[in-house]
Amino acid sequence: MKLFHKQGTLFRGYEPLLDSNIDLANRGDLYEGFVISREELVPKEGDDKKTNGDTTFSGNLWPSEPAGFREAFVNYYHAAFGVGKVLHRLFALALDLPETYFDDKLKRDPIMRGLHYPPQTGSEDDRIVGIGAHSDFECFTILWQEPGVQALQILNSEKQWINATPIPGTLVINIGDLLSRWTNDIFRSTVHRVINRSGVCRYSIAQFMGADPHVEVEPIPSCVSAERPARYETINAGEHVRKRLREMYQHSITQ
Ligand SMILES: O=C(O)CCC(=O)C(=O)O
Ligand SMILES: [Fe+2]
Repeated sequence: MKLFHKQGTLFRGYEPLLDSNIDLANRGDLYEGFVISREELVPKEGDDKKTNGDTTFSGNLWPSEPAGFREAFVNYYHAAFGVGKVLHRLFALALDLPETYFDDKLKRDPIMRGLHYPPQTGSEDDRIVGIGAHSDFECFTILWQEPGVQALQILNSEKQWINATPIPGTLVINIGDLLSRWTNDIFRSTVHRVINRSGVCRYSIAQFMGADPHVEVEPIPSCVSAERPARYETINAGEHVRKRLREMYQHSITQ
């Protein structure tokens, strides 16, 4: 398959149904996805000659149809990234840090994926859901979900699943594990899952705002105190994300 996302090392392109299994208590995730990273709508001269180490190299795989598919994905990518940059600054201000604190630690080419969840018709205990319970790997996720179709659920602090009902004109922001570690759990990553028993297809788009792969993530000193000692060791952002991606794609029933 020309667009299959596992043919390269970057996991770009098409993810078939049941290709991942993010919750090891399950058997597979019932979504298909299309994954891209940063790319300019009109490539600058020489972009195609650059290597993976250079963030302007996209490595994206595109289908020849439908018309406008690439434009729609790339335009949305840049718009969502603009939201992400603003949110990073708001997170810094909320932590009483200089507003530019995260600017040089930000991953400039986050991954984005469009997701399609067919309606689930199997038995409730067949351990296949849209996407199993997990927290996101990176800093935070900007999630657009299709209005009118209830499927996303969030685990609250009482360990109950609550519906994240889509509200037209809004985005869901999910805190991820790297921001939990950075803030020593002042901002906690949210466990969530998707179960689409709505009877119709459901679509969503997730952009995973992250830390630059070279950044060492450790609790920010101002988030550590005698009452809140450091809860996490230092990890390298790139290694952490690569490890979690490997785990997610290694344990599905299609492997
Ligand atoms: O489709 C959704 O609402 C959530 C997707 C998700 O959790 C993910 O891609 O990590
Ligand atoms: Fe997620």
